[in-house]
Amino acid sequence: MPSSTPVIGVLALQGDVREHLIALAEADALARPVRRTEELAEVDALVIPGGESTTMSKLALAFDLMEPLRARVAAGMPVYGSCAGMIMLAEKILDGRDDQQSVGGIDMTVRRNAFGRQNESFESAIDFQGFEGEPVHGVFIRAPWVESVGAGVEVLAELPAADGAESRIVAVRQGNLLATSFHPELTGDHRVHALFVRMVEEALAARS
Ligand SMILES: NC(=O)CC[C@H](N)C(=O)O
Repeated sequence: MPSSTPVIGVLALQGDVREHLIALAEADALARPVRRTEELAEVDALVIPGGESTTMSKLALAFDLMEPLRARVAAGMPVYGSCAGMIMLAEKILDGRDDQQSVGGIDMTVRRNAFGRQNESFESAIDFQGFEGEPVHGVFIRAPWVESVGAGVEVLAELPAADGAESRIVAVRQGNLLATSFHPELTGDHRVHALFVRMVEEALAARS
């Protein structure tokens, strides 16, 4: 399976699949949609896009993808989740639907639709750990925040405290898993995707 240019799938059950395929291509990865277990088996890594995590959960179960996804994560496949994809990578979901399941893998608790009704969609400059130059332009759309993380989770970005509100964790990494509350695939700034491609290359190099 490993090749010199990593093949990165985008989970294409629901959500902004196309935008991630474009962002990955612009970050010099080979990207393709993944809908079936056979397609999952053929990729080196996966992006879980933004969208609606309750629907994604339902479709992953209906298409018998949930267990194969968990097995690949347990085997060390690199995965990047944005927004709904972050929720899919969380071990614990607050304000989820009762029957909602996640793939899990990151030792964190996320709260769905956490920023409240007045603030359903907003944009904010985000300092992202390790990035040179301009802050990341964070686009938040009915976004989750990370309520708490376990000891093995690295916090990569926080939304600064403002208007009496606390600062909130909005980007994390644990091993080969990366997640952001916001949507870098919508901005044309592909530094987060480039970081993920580097993580994938390092994971493949470590395995060979
Ligand atoms: N933009 C998004 O991905 C929104 C996430 C959505 N609110 C959910 O719970 O899945």
